[in-house]
Amino acid sequence: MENTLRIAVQKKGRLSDDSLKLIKECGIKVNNGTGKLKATASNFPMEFLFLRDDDIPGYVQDGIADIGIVGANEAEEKDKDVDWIKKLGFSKCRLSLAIDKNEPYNGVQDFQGKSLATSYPKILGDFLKANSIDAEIHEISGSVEIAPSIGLAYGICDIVSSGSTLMSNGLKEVEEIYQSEAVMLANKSLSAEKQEILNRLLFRIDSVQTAKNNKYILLNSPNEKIDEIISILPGIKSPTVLPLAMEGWSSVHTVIREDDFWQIIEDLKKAGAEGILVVPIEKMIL
Ligand SMILES: Nc1ncnc2c1ncn2[C@@H]1O[C@H](COP(=O)(O)OP(=O)(O)OP(=O)(O)O)[C@@H](O)[C@H]1O
Ligand SMILES: O=P(O)(O)OC[C@H]1O[C@H](OP(=O)(O)OP(=O)(O)O)[C@H](O)[C@@H]1O
Ligand SMILES: [Mg+2]
Repeated sequence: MENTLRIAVQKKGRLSDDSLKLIKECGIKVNNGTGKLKATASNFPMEFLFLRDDDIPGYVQDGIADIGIVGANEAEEKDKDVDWIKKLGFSKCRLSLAIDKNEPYNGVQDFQGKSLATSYPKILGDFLKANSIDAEIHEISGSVEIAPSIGLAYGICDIVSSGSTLMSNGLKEVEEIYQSEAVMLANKSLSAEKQEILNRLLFRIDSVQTAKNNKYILLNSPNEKIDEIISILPGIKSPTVLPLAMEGWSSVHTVIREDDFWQIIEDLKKAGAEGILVVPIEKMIL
């Protein structure tokens, strides 16, 4: 359908909830009954396919889906001819090499001539080649962390987030080889109509992401401290200053970046700010 953008999302797994949450935050309502693998949106020209994540890059390349959400690790591994259009900021993890926690480790050369189990033979192969290591790659589709303890391989290359799966399987992380987060992929030859719908979707995603990275801040300040307080606030524009009912005091409002947040609050308190309120922003359009 030319006037509908078809998006592939993971049916069930680590990406599913956050992918659908992002769609919802963009104001798009998905009409899906439980167990259905296809759905439409009631208020946006989009159709949803719920798939295994491994299949999504290929479906996007072949135009079965126009766009798709997968982990960058999966997109890199599948190496399909698609456009990477946006990092989405969730499902952050890394691909790492790990070995038995009791084995000594002196550097990547220790893998020379060894065997490694992984579900990511391409990414691992590229890493080994870049480091001139000749090692045997055992491709397995899951439960990779078990491989060293059952004698299948000397080490593994798998997804790590908190590290608790490695720890509970007696392994230690020795090399981080790829950093991942959810990404949006797009087919390389979208029609003008589909590109237009995608642009509308990306505009909404941008405003959701910008809002998440910023906070609205309100505080009270004695009038003689206002200049100092404003100099601490790196707002998107100049802050709003409103007189309070109490003589000699004003209320200052602005937007600050989440990253700078705690440092700024400490500086504001030192400068004499009182009654500081920090409020989440739902959407932000610059
Ligand atoms: N522990 C984790 N923390 C953060 N992100 C993760 C974690 N594990 C996996 N991911 C990310 O989520 C993606 C999907 O992981 P998941 O475990 O759901 O995949 P899967 O088992 O291959 O699912 P499917 O059944 O769809 O094939 C991974 O490719 C990775 O990008
Ligand atoms: O470092 P950690 O926080 O322990 O996360 C890493 C684990 O998370 C993923 O598995 P998941 O829990 O999704 O189960 P799966 O084996 O069914 O994919 C991944 O395959 C690792 O095994
Ligand atoms: Mg999978």
